[in-house]
Order: sequence, then C-alpha cells, then structure tokens
Amino acid sequence: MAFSSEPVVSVKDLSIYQEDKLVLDNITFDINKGEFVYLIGRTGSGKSSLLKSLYADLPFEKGKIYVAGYDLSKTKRSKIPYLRRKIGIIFQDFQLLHDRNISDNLLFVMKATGWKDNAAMKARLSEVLMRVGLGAASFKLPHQLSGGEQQRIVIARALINEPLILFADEPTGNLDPEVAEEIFNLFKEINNSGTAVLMATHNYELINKFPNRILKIKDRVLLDSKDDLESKS
Ligand SMILES: Nc1ncnc2c1ncn2[C@@H]1O[C@H](COP(=O)(O)OP(=O)(O)OP(=O)(O)O)[C@@H](O)[C@H]1O
Repeated sequence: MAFSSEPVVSVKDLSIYQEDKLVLDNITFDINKGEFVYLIGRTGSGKSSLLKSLYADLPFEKGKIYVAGYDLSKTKRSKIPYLRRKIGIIFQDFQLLHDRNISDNLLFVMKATGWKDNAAMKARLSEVLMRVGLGAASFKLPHQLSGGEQQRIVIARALINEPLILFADEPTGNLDPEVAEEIFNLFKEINNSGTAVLMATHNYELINKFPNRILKIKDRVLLDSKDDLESKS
C-alpha cells in the first residue's frame, strides 16, 4: 500500500497507564490524512496521556501505535527526533523560550530537527511566520506578544517541518473567546491545506460551531462519533 493512503495515526488495542493507574483500556482508532478530529473527555480522563503516547512522550503497556509511518512500539529513543519532524505539537501553555526572540525560538527548533542551510532556514522562518499572520514578529521577545500571538508563534513552530498531523492539547484553553476562535480558524486553515489535526479541547462552543469527528474518552474507553454515523447509515 502506498504510504499516502495509510492512516496518519493508527491505534490498535492500546492500553495506557499513568504510574499504576489504568487510564485508557484497549482503545482502537485511526486518523486519516487531512482529517480534523476533536478529543474530548472530562478533566483527568486521559486526553493529555493519549496525546503524549502519540508523540512518543509516554510509553504504553499494551497494543500498537503507528504515527506517520513509525511503529512506536519498535521506535528506538534515538529515532524519536525523526518522528517528531513529521508531527507538530501544540500545548496550552505556549512553551516558548523566553530568553530569546521569536526568530531564535524557531531557529532553535530548526537546528534541533536537522536544518543546516542558513538561507533555507531564514526562508522557512519567514514562510511560517507569514502563515500565522505574524511576519513582522521575528525580533520580538515572547513577552512582547499577546497570548494569542504567542500561540500563533507556537503554531508556526509546529509547522516548520510541514507535519502530517498537528497534536494540540487545549490550544485555546488560556485565551479569551474571541482570540480562541481566531486561533481555531488558523487550525482550520492549516487543516484545509492538508495537515491532519487532533485537538484535545473543552471548548464546546467551538465544537458546536465547527462540527468535526469527535473522539470521547469516557471511563477509560474511547467513543468515536464516526461509529455513530456508520451505525445510522
Ligand atoms: N505524570 C503523571 N503521573 C501520574 N499520574 C498522572 C500523570 N499525569 C497524569 N496523571 C493521571 O492520569 C490521569 C489522566 O490525566 P490526563 O492529564 O491525561 O487527563 P486529561 O483528560 O488530559 O485532563 P485535563 O482535561 O485536566 O487536561 C489522571 O488521573 C491524572 O491524575
């Protein structure tokens, strides 16, 4: 099968523990190229734990995870940077490096992910900043930007390596509703150009306004809105 027709994420019979506590029990789902999927569930239900396992930050006990062609049960620690080049990760609490300007924040990630050519780095830097509407922010320090702008920079950082999928953990959680919607629209635009998105969120207003497939964690299992549609058709 050609790589492009494989799911971007494929999870089979997966169980995840946090210390001794079973958080997710035997869950299975796929995310296809270019899909937009919400991940919902009560506080503590395991959304962040699942995302962490998908970006290889939390080991899992049982089952299989394939992300961007990598079998995570077999991927050695030394290969994880290669996986991370195929995915973008966005958190609620921006996680920019506060001691350096925006340009240096992004260059730091480029160098860490194998970029070497200075001209190519500069060009990509401008491209991703333009993409998020902050072409003029290169020389600003993170604290000189608003929360919404900082989140745009985090999205720009996640786009550097043209990821197949963005994993976003409550990306609008710390923003007021208007700014949250702007950030959400940016995710939609990025998704429209072909990048899949898996977004953990508590923002039901946005979910209702922009309906998409929903994965819901409830009592350690995963409910998939796709199954509801299939059973109705
Ligand atoms: N580092 C950790 N060590 C031990 N237990 C943890 C750790 N992180 C999370 N947990 C526990 O795992 C369970 C799932 O937490 P998780 O953060 O994945 O939930 P969540 O759905 O993302 O919650 P929220 O909506 O509040 O972000 C919770 O019971 C939590 O207390």
